[in-house]
Amino acid sequence: MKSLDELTKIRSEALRAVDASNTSGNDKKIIVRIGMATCGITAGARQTLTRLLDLMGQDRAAHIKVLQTGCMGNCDMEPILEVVDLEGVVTRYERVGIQEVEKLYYDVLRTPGVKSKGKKTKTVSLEGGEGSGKTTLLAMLKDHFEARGLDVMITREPGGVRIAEKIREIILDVEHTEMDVRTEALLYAAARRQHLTQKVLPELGKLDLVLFDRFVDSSVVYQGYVREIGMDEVYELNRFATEDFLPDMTIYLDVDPAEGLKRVYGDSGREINRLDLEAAEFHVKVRQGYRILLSEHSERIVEVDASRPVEAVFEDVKNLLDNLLNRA
Ligand SMILES: Nc1ncnc2c1ncn2[C@@H]1O[C@H](COP(=O)(O)OP(=O)(O)O)[C@@H](O)[C@H]1O
Ligand SMILES: Cc1cn([C@H]2C[C@H](O)[C@@H](COP(=O)(O)OP(=O)(O)O)O2)c(=O)[nH]c1=O
Repeated sequence: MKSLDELTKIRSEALRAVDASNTSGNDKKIIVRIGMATCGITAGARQTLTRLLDLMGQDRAAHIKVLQTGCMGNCDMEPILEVVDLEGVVTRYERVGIQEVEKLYYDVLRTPGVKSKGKKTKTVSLEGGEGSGKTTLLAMLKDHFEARGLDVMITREPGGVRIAEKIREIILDVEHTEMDVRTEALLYAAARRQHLTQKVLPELGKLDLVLFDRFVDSSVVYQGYVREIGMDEVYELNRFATEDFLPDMTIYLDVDPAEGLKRVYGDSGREINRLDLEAAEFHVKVRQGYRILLSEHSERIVEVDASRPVEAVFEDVKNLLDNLLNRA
């Protein structure tokens, strides 16, 4: 039997070894995210984490990086671990107690390069000005790909995530005329982070396709270009918020703003928000902003002519998604 002092020493050495492994070199690592919010801790996440770190310390497992994160979105299933393997495939493990984490360590984590059983979820954001057809196309795409047997989620910030909902209420409140543009950018980024971590990341590895109705590029265009904060600055702010998460592909739906607004105002059931009420010039700048973004990031953003009938636009977007889904 070891004394408490000896055990403490062994543990701190193990933790030092793990810490060193997390900071040294640029080698790709398996990432393990563990939910350490109150719900996780109550369910025993701290013990799970301690056991995992001890196992890693024993083996000096330099190929694994452990990240502590907040609530993983399903408190009843805590402790929850997410493993991002060397190919970026995310697999979620629920109710991971000490025994389960030992099994996970020896079965999956200890030997790098072992293929995860999770799905390689493809993520796509739709961008464009008001009335470009994002909402309409997303519904059509969901129906289409689900009919083909795929698991699909459409998501739109704030997406029913209560903290993000509250932030969005502040942003869109017509009475908040004094809102500073950087405050607005920060609020969008905050809502985005909450929505991403609570709603989207937990689905990676489970679904085939996640479709975003607007994402980071909306902020880059609306706050960065139109509100003149600077596109690079807003992009950097969002990189912080999303920890560099970007969809696999972004589709920009291009339409003359006059046509887009005609579509929107012809649709009487639609919510009219503060931004819809801005001058038409604003929407012209939105289009300019997207075109600049497109010219600078043609490697990840694809333009689709959205001035055509919706069926033709859908066909193009569907083909782009087909190609993406067929990629390894
Ligand atoms: N290609 C299109 N041609 C004509 N009308 C369209 C087209 N795409 C969408 N619409 C109509 O325009 C309105 C706004 O579309 P919506 O999908 O809500 O745009 P967004 O989400 O980009 O603001 C809706 O009434 C929709 O039916
Ligand atoms: C996501 C996002 C939206 N917006 C703006 C774009 C829209 O004018 C407004 C509301 O978005 P939304 O309700 O999605 O409008 P639409 O149906 O036209 O897409 O918020 C930003 O300014 N920054 C952002 O980061």
